[in-house]
Amino acid sequence: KEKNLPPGPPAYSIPIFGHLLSLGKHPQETLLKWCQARQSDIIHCYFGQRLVIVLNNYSLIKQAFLDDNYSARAQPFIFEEHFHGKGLTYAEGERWLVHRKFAMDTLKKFGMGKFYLQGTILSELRDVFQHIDEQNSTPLDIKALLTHGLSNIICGFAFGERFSHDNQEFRHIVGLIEECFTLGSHDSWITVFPLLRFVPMKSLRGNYKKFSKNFHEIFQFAKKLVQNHDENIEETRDYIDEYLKQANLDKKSNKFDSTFDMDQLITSITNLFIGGTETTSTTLRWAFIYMIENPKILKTVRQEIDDYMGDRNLFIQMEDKQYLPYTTATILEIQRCGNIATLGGSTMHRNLQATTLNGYSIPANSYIAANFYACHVDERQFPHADRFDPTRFLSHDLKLVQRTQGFIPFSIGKKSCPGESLANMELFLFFSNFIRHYDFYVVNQAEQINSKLFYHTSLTRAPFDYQISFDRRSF
Ligand code: HEM
Repeated sequence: KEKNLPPGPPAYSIPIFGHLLSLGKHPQETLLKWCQARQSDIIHCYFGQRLVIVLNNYSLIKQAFLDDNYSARAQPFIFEEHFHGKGLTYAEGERWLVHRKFAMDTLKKFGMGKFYLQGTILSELRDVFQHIDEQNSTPLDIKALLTHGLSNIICGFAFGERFSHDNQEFRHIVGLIEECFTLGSHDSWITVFPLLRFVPMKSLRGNYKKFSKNFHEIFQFAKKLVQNHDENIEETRDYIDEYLKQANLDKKSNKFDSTFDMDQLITSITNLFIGGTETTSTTLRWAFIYMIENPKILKTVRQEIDDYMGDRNLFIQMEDKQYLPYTTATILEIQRCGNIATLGGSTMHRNLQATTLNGYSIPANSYIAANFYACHVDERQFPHADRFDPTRFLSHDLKLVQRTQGFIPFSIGKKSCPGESLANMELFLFFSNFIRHYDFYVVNQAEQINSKLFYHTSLTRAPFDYQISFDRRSF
């Protein structure tokens, strides 16, 4: 027992399991309740034998995540086994610093955060619209279409190619990624007792086999595309070319400590590929739900867009964003309420050395769970947090978008999401153009779809699958 830990939770710790079995289906909500019960924004609990420090407000998360000591990643067994501490998400120390910088520089070089990238995004959107039009208003599950289109944008960066919606192999890979997000869970018993994976009973083994098989196939796919690249190419076209060029330079200069090896490349690409697809697609699926649930807000967004676009039958572009403050604020509110980042997957950190936070001791190698959900429903930052209200992100005259302190869907600090500017562009272009070009409605499931109940928590907090119909608007 460590001394001077933050308060413990109101739930009992069971030997070996710790508090895992009390976390329930939505750990982010349980942890918030535990903090409220202890009247403390910081508490400790145990996931199995592992000490977890839960941070439940913005200022604590900021304090911790701006400190390099907290920049290591929690390494649940299931991820450790596949990523081996390589890539971007699960790498640490010097390796992570070097490759994170390389990734940021390379993504920027190929357009991330720059307006010219919108051509690629809009051409994917055009393809998605074409498939929707072919459905002739028949209800469809938009998830696969969105994830496919958004994956293609990452594929352009990473592999220098895109895959048509008819490409069966790519559809299969995208399906595996989607599945991983529903299979993987923070509280899978395997993360606590890795030996359970050898047990024949599925109830104990959980989704381990399926999860592993999916990861393996995704890695093989990335590997195949890497092999199609030539390391001696002069002009680099994508992430892989750029990486092979750097690896070559290191080799020629006999850089003995170079970490630019094949495994690192494939793992980084897989991290970008997995990190950059389901996340944005899930946010957009939340967007439709919030718009259907809040028709007055949908009407205001559409009015703003229609007034601005007039009868121009064109795609809305990034240049138009500054004239669409209500639309932009609505996207932020969708992110705040949708709260897709949970405690599973890549969001838990680890502190390298023993330290103190808020006057409490934090032993070395604790898992640090930043509860983004708690930040986004914190009444101190977001009054009437349970209301869907885009105006909270607008100035008094409703003309300017203002980011509220405490709004951190992409996290904060050096480990924060490297895809933030890409995701922001994708969200704006997809959302605004969907509102402009389509009416949409849910027929059979309309009564079930209540944003406060209709979701599950695994690697992300995502709505359940639903069928939605689209009708083209005419101008
Ligand atoms: C709406 C979309 C997205 C959301 C809400 C989101 C959110 C997050 C969050 C919360 C983290 C964890 C940060 C931390 O540990 O402190 C993260 C990490 C990460 N994200 Fe995103 N993300 C999104 C889109 C993307 C995109 C488009 C890409 C690819 C370009 C991407 C790639 C990654 C990677 C590679 C990491 C791990 C970074 C590291 O550990 O150094 N994400 N993201």
